[in-house]
Amino acid sequence: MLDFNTIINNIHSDLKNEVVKGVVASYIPELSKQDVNHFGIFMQHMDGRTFMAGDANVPFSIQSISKVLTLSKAIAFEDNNLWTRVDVEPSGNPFNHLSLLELENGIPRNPLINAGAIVVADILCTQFKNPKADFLQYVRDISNDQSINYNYKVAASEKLTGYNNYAAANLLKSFGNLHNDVEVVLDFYFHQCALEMTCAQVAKAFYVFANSGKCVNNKQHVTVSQAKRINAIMLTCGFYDESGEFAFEVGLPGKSGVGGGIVALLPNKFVITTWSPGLNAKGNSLIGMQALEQFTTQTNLSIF
Ligand SMILES: NC(=O)CC[C@H](N)C(=O)O
Repeated sequence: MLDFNTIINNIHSDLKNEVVKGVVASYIPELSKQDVNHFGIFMQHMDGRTFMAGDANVPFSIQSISKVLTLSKAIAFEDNNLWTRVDVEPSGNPFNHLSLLELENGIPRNPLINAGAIVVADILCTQFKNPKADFLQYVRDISNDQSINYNYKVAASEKLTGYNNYAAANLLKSFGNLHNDVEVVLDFYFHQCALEMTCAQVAKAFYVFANSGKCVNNKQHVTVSQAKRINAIMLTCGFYDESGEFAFEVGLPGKSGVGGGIVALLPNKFVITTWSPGLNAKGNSLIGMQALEQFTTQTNLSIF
């Protein structure tokens, strides 16, 4: 039987002293305050066991990890109608790339790049009565944790420097693929990105995708087929123009965020979250990717 506790703690102690840790995101001023030395790992096994190392219980800004959570709610609302407004192909481009969006008539390549997530945010602004409060409640419910909250300073900070996302939203609006006001949708989007969660809370939230759509409380939030599709999109698009590399190195569906978090899962087996704020050139956590590569290589647990 695999000794997950030893494996995770060895990976943590091997990597925590790496000299090259990547660079903390600075284009959102609040995020630049993060200490590059934070490093946490949390594993939630489907048999109920949990394993952790380092800063697994320190909250961080989940940023683009939230795109999977909004996607799951939009799929639950819209099912296959969603795919008329956003595609499911990897973009091969950075998360904030705009020229493909113009070339492809305002249909974003997938829901996990910024433009696609802004369309998903627009759908939730239409479907929810109180978008920010209702989405927060959804995240609290699937995580079984009522203490999760937005970091309002991070949301305000991103809004101040959010020129690229304003450009994406305006482009979507010009193609008729944004139904609500740009300001309303981006206010929601900046807040979803500013959700603050620990590695442990993120792993609990993503349990729903490893468990065929049923959350930790055994409530069905998306169908089995919808959970399959969400995992497929994470596998092919979860790491922007490094999605191929992540599949090659780690071999699990997953999602990263510029706060330095990564969550990955093996359906019916486990969810694992890492947090190390230093990013590589593609905007993914440098140490987090190495930790997950070591984890699946040492355990032989991947979808392949
Ligand atoms: N890759 C990310 O985590 C990007 C999210 C960030 N809030 C942005 O919109 O730029």
